[in-house]
Amino acid sequence: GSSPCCETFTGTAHWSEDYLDCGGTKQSPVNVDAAQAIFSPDLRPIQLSGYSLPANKLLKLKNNGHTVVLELPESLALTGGYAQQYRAVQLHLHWGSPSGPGSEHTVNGRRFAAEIHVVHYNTKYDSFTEAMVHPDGLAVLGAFLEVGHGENQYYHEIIKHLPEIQEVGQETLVPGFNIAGLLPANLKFYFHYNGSLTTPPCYQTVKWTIFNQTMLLSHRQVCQGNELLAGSLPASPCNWYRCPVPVICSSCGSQRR
Ligand SMILES: NS(=O)(=O)c1c(F)c(F)c(SCCc2ccc(C(=O)O)cc2)c(F)c1NC1CCCCCCC1
Ligand SMILES: [Zn+2]
Repeated sequence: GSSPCCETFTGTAHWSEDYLDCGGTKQSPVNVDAAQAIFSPDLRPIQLSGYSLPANKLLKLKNNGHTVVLELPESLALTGGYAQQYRAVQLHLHWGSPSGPGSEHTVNGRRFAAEIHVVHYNTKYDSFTEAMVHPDGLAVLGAFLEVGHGENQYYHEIIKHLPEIQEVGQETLVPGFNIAGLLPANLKFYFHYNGSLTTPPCYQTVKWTIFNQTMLLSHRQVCQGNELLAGSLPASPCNWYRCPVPVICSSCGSQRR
C-alpha cells in the first residue's frame, strides 16, 4: 500500500469544522457498488441541448488551485433524464497526482485516472447561487477518464491550453467546440443518486449522474492533466517514489516550466 504520508496528504476530516454540511449524511463522492444498484425504468436517457458551441464563442478556462474550470454559457441545457430543466454553469476535471489516480467516485472500489464534472443549476431558481442551497438545485454529470490508445480530440481542446494556466489564478480563453464530445456517446447507461458538492461548502444539493461508459484519452493527455496542478499542490511529506504512481509521467516528455 502507499506510505502513511500519502493518506494524510489530502485530509478532508477538518472540513466539517468550518462547513457543517461536509459532516452530513449524503456526502459525495461515494463508491458505487454496481451489485447493489437498482435498475429504474423511470430514468430516461440524458439529453443535452446547445452543447455544440461555435469557435467564435470564447470560454474562460481557469486554474483555481484545486482544478481547471471551464466556464460554460447558460445556453447549454439538460433537457432529458431529469424531471426539471437544468442549465450549465461550469465543468472541471479531477486529475490524478503522484499520490494516486484522480477520480472522486469509484465503482466497485476501482478508482479511475480522472473524472470530469459538468455542473448545472435548476432554472426554477433565479441564479446558480440561489439554486445551490436547494435539494433539487444542482445536477452534475460525471464521467470517468481512462488511458486508451489514441489522443482524444475533444479533451485536446482543453489540454492544449493547460500550459497557459500553469499558475494558480491564471486564466485563458478557449474557442468554443462541441462540449458534448467530452461526455460518452451513450447517455442511456448511468448511475444516479442524490449527494453533494465534493468540496466545501459540501451542500447536499446535487442530483448526480455518473455515466457507465468511460472516456478514453492518450497516456500523454492524462499526464499533462496530472502535471497541471502538480506545481500548485501543497508541499507533501511524500516522496513521489513512495506513493503508488498509477500513471508514470516521466515518460511523457512534456517538460513543466
Ligand atoms: N466536485 S465539485 O463540483 O464539488 C467541485 C470541486 F470538487 C472542486 F474542487 C472545485 S474547485 C475548489 C473549490 C473552489 C475553489 C476556488 C474557486 C474559484 O476561485 O473560483 C471555486 C471553487 C469546484 F469548483 C467544484 N465545483 C464547484 C463547487 C464549489 C462551489 C460552487 C461553484 C461551482 C461548482
Ligand atoms: Zn467535481
